[in-house]
Amino acid sequence: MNIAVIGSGTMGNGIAHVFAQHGFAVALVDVSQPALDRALGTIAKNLDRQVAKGALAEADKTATLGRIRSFTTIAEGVADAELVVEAATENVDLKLQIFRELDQHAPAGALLASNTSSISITKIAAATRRPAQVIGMHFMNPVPVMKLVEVIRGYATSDETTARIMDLSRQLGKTPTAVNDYPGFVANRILMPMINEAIISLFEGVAGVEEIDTVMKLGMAHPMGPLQLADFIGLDVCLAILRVLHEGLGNPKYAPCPLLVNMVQAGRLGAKSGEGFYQYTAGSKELVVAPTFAGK
Ligand SMILES: CC(=O)CC(=O)SCCNC(=O)CCNC(=O)[C@H](O)C(C)(C)COP(=O)(O)OP(=O)(O)OC[C@H]1O[C@@H](n2cnc3c(N)ncnc32)[C@H](O)[C@@H]1OP(=O)(O)O
Ligand SMILES: NC(=O)C1=CN([C@@H]2O[C@H](COP(=O)(O)OP(=O)(O)OC[C@H]3O[C@@H](n4cnc5c(N)ncnc54)[C@H](OP(=O)(O)O)[C@@H]3O)[C@@H](O)[C@H]2O)C=CC1
Repeated sequence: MNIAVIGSGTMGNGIAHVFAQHGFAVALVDVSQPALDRALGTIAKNLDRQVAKGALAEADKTATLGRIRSFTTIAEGVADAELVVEAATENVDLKLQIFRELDQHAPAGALLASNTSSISITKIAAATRRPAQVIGMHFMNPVPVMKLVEVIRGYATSDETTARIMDLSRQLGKTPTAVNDYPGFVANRILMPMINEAIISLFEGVAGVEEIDTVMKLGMAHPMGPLQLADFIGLDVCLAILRVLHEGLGNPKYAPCPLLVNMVQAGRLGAKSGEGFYQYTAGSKELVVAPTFAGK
């Protein structure tokens, strides 16, 4: 089965990795060749990690990489796709434009899935002439490790489309869970208020970065504290999700903390930009407290 993945950032490279590792032919599409080259480098590094752990044979790594082709245009990338998974930037206008293009260039029978964290699948589907074939296929980060796929049924998504995506998720070794289409779905409706509250706690001087993360790691057995997790997800992605929740649910409790807004405006996006609540240098993590609030 031919899969096309649109966007080769944090999530797109993981989604391509997992499909290719399970024997699917993958066309990976991004707007620039350097972005694609970086993504292929990341996939190779993550496969090496699996080889080093004895979870994957060297020959399987080579075969996995051999199943991924890269493209800089949607028209070329989706020409023979049976399923497209869109994992481009979390921006509604961008996604609507991409889905119009996908509808134009992908074969008529192809399913169109979005990995969006929060944006309405119903709205995305309405930009196409095949809304019954449009669905949310929400992988978790890091994709090769996390077991969940949140499957989001839009207003017009057919039972057949849902069944096929649930089945495909199982073929990837994941556990699919079907939910309905409301802002943030289930995962981020619950996760993002916790992350936002952690940022508000820092903003108000309740505690420092390390203290907040330590409380949640050791007190609640979370693998990462909420501030480290925000850096890992990307602060821009967290802000975009909170804005969808705030606008879509109309409740002030979802209003993003001003510190998060400031950090994104300053280009401090977390691990991917080298600095967020922590500083990142080639694999190590160093604490950076937002200068505005140091000493509070
Ligand atoms: C925003 C959204 O819309 C939705 C989301 O995705 S929200 C984010 C959801 N994700 C989370 O909550 C992740 C929370 N963090 C964790 O689970 C863990 O910290 C983690 C799995 C990321 C890392 O775990 P860790 O124990 O600190 O590090 P580490 O020992 O290096 O990794 C654990 C395992 O994952 C593997 N791994 C980690 N990152 C990997 C990657 N990118 N690719 C492949 N394997 C990876 C490691 O090789 C290791 O494998 P083994 O268990 O076989 O040894
Ligand atoms: N980060 C996370 O933990 C999770 C994110 N998601 C969701 O996954 C999606 C992707 O997020 P994430 O990977 O973090 O984001 P990233 O910013 O890491 O990657 C997005 C990629 O999409 C590219 N892109 C932008 N426009 C286009 C286009 N028109 N065609 C093809 N590629 C394009 C970007 O290129 P450029 O940089 O050049 O703009 C970038 O490489 C979002 O919808 C997000 O909400 C879902 C689960 C978890």
